[in-house]
Amino acid sequence: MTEKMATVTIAEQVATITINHPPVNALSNQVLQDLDEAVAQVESNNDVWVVVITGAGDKAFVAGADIRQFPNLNAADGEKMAAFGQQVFSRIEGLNKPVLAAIDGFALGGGCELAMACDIRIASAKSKLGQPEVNLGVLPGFGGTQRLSRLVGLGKAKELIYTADMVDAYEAQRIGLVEKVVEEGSVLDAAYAMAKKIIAKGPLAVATSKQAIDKGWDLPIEQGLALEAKLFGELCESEDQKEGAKAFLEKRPADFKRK
Ligand SMILES: C/C=C/C(=O)SCCNC(=O)CCNC(=O)[C@H](O)C(C)(C)COP(=O)(O)OP(=O)(O)OC[C@H]1O[C@@H](n2cnc3c(N)ncnc32)[C@H](O)[C@@H]1OP(=O)(O)O
Repeated sequence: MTEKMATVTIAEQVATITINHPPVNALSNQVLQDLDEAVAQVESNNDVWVVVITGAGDKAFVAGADIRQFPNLNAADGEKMAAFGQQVFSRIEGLNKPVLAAIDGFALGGGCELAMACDIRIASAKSKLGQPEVNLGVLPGFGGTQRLSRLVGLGKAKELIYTADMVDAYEAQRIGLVEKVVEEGSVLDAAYAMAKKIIAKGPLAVATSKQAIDKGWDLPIEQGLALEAKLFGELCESEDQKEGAKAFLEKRPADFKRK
């Protein structure tokens, strides 16, 4: 049995998906298959309330799709590869729980696209992010042309994609591509600290907030507000909502059950 290049470890309601494909965790078709299986594992596990995705080693989070696959690609294979990567990343984006990208090193091309499919990006100070696909005569194919502008705006997205420039972690934070920058070597600690904070909150409420934000993002405001009100009503029927209110009134921490 070949070693999986995306593995899952779970501790205290936090699942960590680690991509391990030395030297730079490049996303070959096999790595994407393994990543898809890892996502399926955490998707169906109700005891997982937060997911952290990271790359093994300290050189790269993920330095892109596996360029060694490129010389043999024809149009059909290229489209199939792009579509599969998009499918895996959209599955991550659609997870009914928060997903934190813990970036230590290069997050380039498909690696930056993977990070953008996560909800929140935490990067070590040495990290560099970018979409350098035009260096290779292609364009970002795992969602980068669609997600980058949603985070950094149209002009900056076009600048980064047209120039293939990398940005360091602080510049990435300044433009909205990364939410938090931490010292080298502490990115996983920072991700777990944020995960711990989130799992102390109502897990259904957090998952539903993600749904409202993501689904409402490109709706007309009236439809987004209607969705928010509907989801608020649904949460009022949950055991967690009763427990949350009761715990506040009894001045004690809530014991949420994701129900
Ligand atoms: C739909 C999605 C499309 C895409 O994602 S297209 C790919 C987008 N990504 C890139 O274009 C990044 C390409 N890589 C680089 O620019 C550089 O590398 C780095 C900045 C990441 C690191 O540079 P340095 O520190 O000088 O190392 P090094 O010698 O270039 O690379 C170390 C080894 O890693 C291999 N490698 C790097 N990136 C990839 C990749 N994306 N796919 C496959 N292999 C890669 C190299 O070839 C080399 O290998 P060896 O030591 O055997 O010569």
